[in-house]
Amino acid sequence: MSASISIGQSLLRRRVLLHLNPTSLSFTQQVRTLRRRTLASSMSYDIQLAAAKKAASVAARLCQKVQKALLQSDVQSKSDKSPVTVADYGSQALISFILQKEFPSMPFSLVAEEDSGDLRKEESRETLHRIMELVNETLASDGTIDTSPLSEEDVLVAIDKGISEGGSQGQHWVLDPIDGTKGFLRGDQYAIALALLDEGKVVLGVLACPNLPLASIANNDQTISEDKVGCLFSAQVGAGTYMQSLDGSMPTRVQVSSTENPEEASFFESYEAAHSSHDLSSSIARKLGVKAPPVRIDSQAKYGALSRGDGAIYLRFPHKGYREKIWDHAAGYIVVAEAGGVAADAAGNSLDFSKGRYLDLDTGIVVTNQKLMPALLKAVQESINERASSL
Ligand SMILES: Nc1ncnc2c1ncn2[C@@H]1O[C@H](COP(=O)(O)O)[C@@H](OP(=O)(O)O)[C@H]1O
Ligand SMILES: [Mg+2]
Repeated sequence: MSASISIGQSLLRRRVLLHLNPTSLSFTQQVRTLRRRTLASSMSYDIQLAAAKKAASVAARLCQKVQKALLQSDVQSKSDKSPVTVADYGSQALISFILQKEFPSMPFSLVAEEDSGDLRKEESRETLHRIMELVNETLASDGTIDTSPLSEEDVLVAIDKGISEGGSQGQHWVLDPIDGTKGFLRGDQYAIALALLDEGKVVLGVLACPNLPLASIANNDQTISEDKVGCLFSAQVGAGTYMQSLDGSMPTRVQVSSTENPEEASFFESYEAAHSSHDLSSSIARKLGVKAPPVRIDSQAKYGALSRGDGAIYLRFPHKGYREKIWDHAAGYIVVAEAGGVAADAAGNSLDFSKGRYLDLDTGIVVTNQKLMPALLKAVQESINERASSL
């Protein structure tokens, strides 16, 4: 038997000891019963949350290593896509591998951004080799995951587990291995975003944000300050949202801003104007009476920052024809919801993650606290109508 035990096994062992009935079932039988009860009751996802935090933190280390090498390299241009490719695939392979290892006897379904199609091509041989090396180096330096080194084929297989279609039945992990690839390449914000769907609902989410300062970024711009960086947000349905440093501080509970006054509310939006209409959000902010300039950062780090009250509003209005994917919002959605916020589409409908790999949306996503939402939706509709009549 292996010397190390997984988070799932150790938490279950603790629970079994707490609930131990000395007269009846064996340890293994009790583990099975508890596991079934845990899943069926939908009351607690502690075990899955612990595994998700571990997987995202390990993947963050791989991404940090690649980004550091990218920024220090004199040779590699920042517009070169290869570092992000290596980090994207490496992050997805690691998270897929770790989750399967944590829950070896459970069905595994993963809805994730990457697949191995390009990596299997002849011209990708070196890239694949580099990914395998990075994955193995990261696993070895972590030291808590009991495994022999992965082969290139193991890496490809782990990546390809991400092809699930998700849906409204059963459990599905949802992963963006690097959200904010453009920010990653610039040396700015990005996130590793992992969530779990159970019967179509997001029940837990984790956002690892390696470049997000632990201190508030309210009214800050995109540049990374000298403050300590590296945040891990985690949320479980009905249990709140917590933040800790990626290098392992105690988690502290966070709450969204409680302001009811739009004049005090600053808002987040994409750094990339191609991802979200900055004109529309500025019109909405004007109507609401928001005074502060927009805070533009990449990735679901926006949801994390909002969940701890750095700003009060997040506006996202993709240009016509773009379809949002569930991995771009699932983790962020629950991180904000469990911190007391609410995310909706532009018509005020709640986000539905049960329809497969895409979100079915009415123009755009708005996120804020419960009190500000009605005024925000009014300003959104007015601005959208004005834009339509001016076309
Ligand atoms: N034209 C577009 N409109 C809206 N979103 C887009 C887009 N092109 C890419 N995206 C999405 O925007 C995400 C980044 O979000 P943000 O703008 O908040 O930084 C990208 O995630 P990836 O970086 O994982 O591909 C991608 O899914
Ligand atoms: Mg993304």
